Parts: sequence; C-alpha cells; structure tokens
Amino acid sequence: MEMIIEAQGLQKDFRIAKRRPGLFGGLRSVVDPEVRMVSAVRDLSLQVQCGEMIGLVGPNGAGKSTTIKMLTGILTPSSGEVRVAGLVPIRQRRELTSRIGVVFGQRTQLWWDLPLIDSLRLLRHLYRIPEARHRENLKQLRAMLDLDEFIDTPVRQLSLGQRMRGDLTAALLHEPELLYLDEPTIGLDVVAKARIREFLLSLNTQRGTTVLITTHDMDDIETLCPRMVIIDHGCKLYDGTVKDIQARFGGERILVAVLDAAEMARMATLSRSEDGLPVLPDLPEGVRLIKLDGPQLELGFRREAIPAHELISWLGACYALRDVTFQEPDIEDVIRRIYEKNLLLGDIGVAV
Ligand SMILES: Nc1ncnc2c1ncn2[C@@H]1O[C@H](COP(=O)(O)OP(=O)(O)OP(=O)(O)O)[C@@H](O)[C@H]1O
Repeated sequence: MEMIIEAQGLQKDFRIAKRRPGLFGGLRSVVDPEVRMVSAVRDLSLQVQCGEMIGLVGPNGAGKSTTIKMLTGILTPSSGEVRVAGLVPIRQRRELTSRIGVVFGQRTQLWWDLPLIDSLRLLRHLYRIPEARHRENLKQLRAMLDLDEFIDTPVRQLSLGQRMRGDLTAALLHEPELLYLDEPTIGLDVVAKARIREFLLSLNTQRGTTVLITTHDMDDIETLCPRMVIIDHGCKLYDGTVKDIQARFGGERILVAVLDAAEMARMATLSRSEDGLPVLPDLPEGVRLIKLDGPQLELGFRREAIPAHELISWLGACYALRDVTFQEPDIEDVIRRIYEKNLLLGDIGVAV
C-alpha cells in the first residue's frame, strides 16, 4: 500500500529567551539573553497510508500542532526526515500546497467581509484550479455540505458550524489527496459536529481522501478514526487501534442484564453485603455486582478474568433473563486515565 506520510525521527526544538524580572533584568536579557530549549516534538516517526483516517490525540502542549506544521512545511524540523505525498514539505511547499488541504478549527482562510461564495471563487485563482474543475467541485461540495442557505452571506455573519462547512469547502476545492484538520469540531453543537463527521466519512469513502485529524473530542476519534496516535511531551506514546487501547487500559467492562420479573422475589431473599447489594451466590472470580436497580443488574468484569460469553452462560444458567447488553469503557475515560496516571510513559521510558 502506498504511503502518503512518511516521517522518521522528527524533532522540533524551540529556543525560548527567558526574560529576567525588573527593568535591570529586562536590559540584561537583551545584552545577555538566557535561553531555554523546549522540545515540542521528540523523535517522532509516523507512516500513514493513502486513504487512512488517523487521529492525533494528546493533552494541551503535547506537540500536535507543531507536528502538523512540520508536515505542511510551515515549520522546519530541527532534525529527522519527512515526506508528504513524496515531497519534502519545507523544500517543496508550493507543490505540496496543491496536494494537501488544511483546516484549523480556530482560524479561517475565508475573507471575513466577503460573502462565502466570493471567497470560494477567489480560491480558484489562488490554487490555480481550472475553471471547469472548480465549477464541478464547488457544485459537489455545495451539495454535500448543504451550503446554499448561507453561501451569499458574509463570512463574519456565519455561525461557527456554517463557517466550518465553508472552510472545509475552501480546503477541498482543489481536490487534495490529504486533508489536515486541527480541531475541526471545536465549539460546535452536537448536530453540527455530527454533520461534519458524516461529511468527512463520505469524503474518505467517495474520494479516498486521507484525513489526519487532531482533536480533544474523543467522539471524533471513535466515529472517524480506526487508528489513533497519542502524543505527550512531544513523544509518540501509542499508535494503534481505538479498540486495542480500550482493551489495554479500559478497566472494567460492564454487563447489563434485565432479569425476569420472577427473579425479583428471589433477589429479595438474598443476604446483603455492606454496601446494601445482594450477595450473588457462586459469582465467578473477577466479577462484581455494581448495581441492582429494579430488574436491571450490572456486573463489572475485567476481560482477562472471564470471557463475556462465559459470563452470559453463567448468568443465564442461574437466572431467568429478559435482555443482556454490554457497555464498553468510554474512550474519553480511557484517555483521561492514561494522561492522569502516565500509563503509557512507562512503555517507552520517558521521564516527565
Ligand atoms: N513558536 C513557538 N515557540 C516556542 N515554543 C513553542 C512554539 N510553538 C509551540 N511551542 C511549544 O511547543 C510545545 C508544543 O506545542 P503545540 O502547540 O504543538 O501543542 P498542541 O499539542 O498542539 O497543544 P494544544 O492542544 O494546546 O493546541 C508547547 O510547549 C508550546 O509551548
């Protein structure tokens, strides 16, 4: 399979001049600056195949934007090698511009005072898109993103969700193979978020566009990205599927069973533990009763303690059931646990 991004040992160090306090300190800082180095990205390697949708996740200051800036040719890496669509971003920035699209959720490339349609027409000249191709792409994107109701409105009067749809159109008019999205759903309501996600999925399926997305919204990742990369303190901590990380760090899964009405009387006869819950006889090891609410029973279990099908068999053999479902650990909680407890840092021996 063809690679669209190939980065090896990428590193970005920033020199930051420290300012000493006070007037005298300020003057001294000019003559004799005290410099501190910040490693924003450290030894990052990344391979992305054409057509992938990949999420770049990490806490504030982790190095996500710096990584994207090196991949787009805005920043020169301090060391390491990178090729995007076969080009070296910093040396072949002009050629690269026609192959990639970039959307920053917090900024816009649209002209603030012009109606959206004018910005979209002006971009034809900026990207030197042949007129027929521009017309066809605009028609397609206009329909896919439902732009008609506000396409004649000045950008400054658009809602955040409408503006994001306009920005996505602007980034895609020249049919880039690769789309970078930096926080594309930030500040949007649930309906607007869902609409953007739906669009990105169809863009990926219909045009085969590769999408690299940085986000703090784990719903973006769960909906869009089979693969995620977690970075923190500039280092890549994880590169794999969302499912794997849930399995490794998700803690307990929960089985929710609805008992038959007849079982309720039996539950009432069972002795109670200190927390007031009935003590279920012969409960398999590694399984605990979390809650009993009317006929609904919740059992927490670790996947290495007992396979889900064995737990269902045991429960079905002991109790008459009306329904059984599973709740997987929320990816949001999983990521929070990883950040809070530095769960992955031990894997790669990073000192923080
Ligand atoms: N131009 C710069 N000069 C100096 N330091 C910088 C510069 N840009 C970024 N940094 C530093 O590099 C580190 C990584 O910043 P970066 O913006 O890449 O993080 P991020 O993961 O995108 O964060 P956020 O989620 O808050 O956007 C931070 O410590 C930041 O202060």
